[in-house]
Amino acid sequence: MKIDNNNHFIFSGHDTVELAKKFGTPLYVLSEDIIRKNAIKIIKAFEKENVDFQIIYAGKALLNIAMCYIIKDLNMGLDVVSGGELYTAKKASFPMEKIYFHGNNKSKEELNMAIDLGVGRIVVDSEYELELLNHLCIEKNKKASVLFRINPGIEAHTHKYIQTGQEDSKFGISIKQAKNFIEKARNMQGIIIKGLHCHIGSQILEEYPYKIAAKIMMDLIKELKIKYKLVIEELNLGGGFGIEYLKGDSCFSVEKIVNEILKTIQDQSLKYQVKIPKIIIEPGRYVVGNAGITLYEIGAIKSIPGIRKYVSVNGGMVDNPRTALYDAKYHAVIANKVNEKEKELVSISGKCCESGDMLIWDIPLPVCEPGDILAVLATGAYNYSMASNYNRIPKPPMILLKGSKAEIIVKGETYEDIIRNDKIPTWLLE
Ligand SMILES: Cc1ncc(COP(=O)(O)O)c(C=O)c1O
Ligand SMILES: N[C@@H](CCCC[NH3+])C(=O)O
Repeated sequence: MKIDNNNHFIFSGHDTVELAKKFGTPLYVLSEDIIRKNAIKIIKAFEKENVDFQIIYAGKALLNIAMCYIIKDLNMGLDVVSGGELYTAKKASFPMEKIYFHGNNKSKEELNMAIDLGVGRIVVDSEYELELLNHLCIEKNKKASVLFRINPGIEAHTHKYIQTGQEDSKFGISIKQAKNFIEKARNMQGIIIKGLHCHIGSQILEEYPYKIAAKIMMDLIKELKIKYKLVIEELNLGGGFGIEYLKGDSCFSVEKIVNEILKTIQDQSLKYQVKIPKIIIEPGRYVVGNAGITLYEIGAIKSIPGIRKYVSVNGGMVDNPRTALYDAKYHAVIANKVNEKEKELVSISGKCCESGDMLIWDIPLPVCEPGDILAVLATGAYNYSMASNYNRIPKPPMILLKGSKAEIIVKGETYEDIIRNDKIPTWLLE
């Protein structure tokens, strides 16, 4: 952790106390330099191996127009899961052929939008969607290039709510039904089968589940070749690479994981005599997670002797619902006292009318006082993208840092924004 002479916390070369003063709090702070470093780490890990590959950024982790520009500049693809994410990409002139459209219940309007815009791949999640997509394509006299999301039936060691590859899941086509499903799709006029997809979950810190998933998918690729002489050109193994939230969290080596996954695929391809498909992965959290922090101002402090000290900040579950939702753990520092000794164990609470509105339970910090700036670390992923207006609280602005530059990339909401779409029904005006 970097500290300047004023005892201030430095993030990506910037004094965070100065940032708070200049832009106000709460404030999402995002570092382009760190995003690029993370992305390049993954790209380099693949470049070292001799395979055809594509890295796709999972926009659900954090998407806005500036993010699309960075991802475009890095030559990565983009995974979108809704019309809103697709619209954002379009507005950022993101190359449509590099877009992968996911989702377990894409609407007719969203599929039409994807077909009309010419997105690169639609990742088909269900039989209902397959038929709908085929029908829409035939109507338009077009064809959609698709991957099938296969549920490999694997339980990854992560929070129950962010596991996605286990059999009992709303996502994907069960591995047991995959062959029949694909057989059906082969005969559809509007569908071009490009490949397979699976995603086993998020915040995964071990390579083992990826290796099993890769093996299961290669088995399926072999069976499809034998049974239908179908060649699978692309294998997308999803995202999920975990990051370090707390000091001492088990460390994740991208080089190691990429190497192990590819080794499994190479072994299977030799054994089964099938060509190695283009390998695609779609990390979100790994690209942006540690590239973001959130700055808050400390307000009310309540000490319950013998029980707990609550230190409230001017944000909370509205800008970061992960603690409330998944019991997520975060590290934080008092940005204006970063060199001071930890003196007390406190819990950081938000300002919503909700007991579960907590950001951190039990963290040792220097003495907290109203007006101090609290920096919560590693909030780049699934904070801004999952933020809400609960209690009609406006969403904070986001700034982007690059080198010594700092600019707003998402304006903070105002009270006017909060009421903008409200309407009074005619009968209440009579
Ligand atoms: C299909 C799919 N791809 C990619 C991701 C990105 O995951 P992560 O941010 O954990 O890398 C997710 C989220 O879990 C997902 O559902
Ligand atoms: N939103 C989750 C990750 C889920 C990713 C999408 N399948 C989180 O904050 O950890």
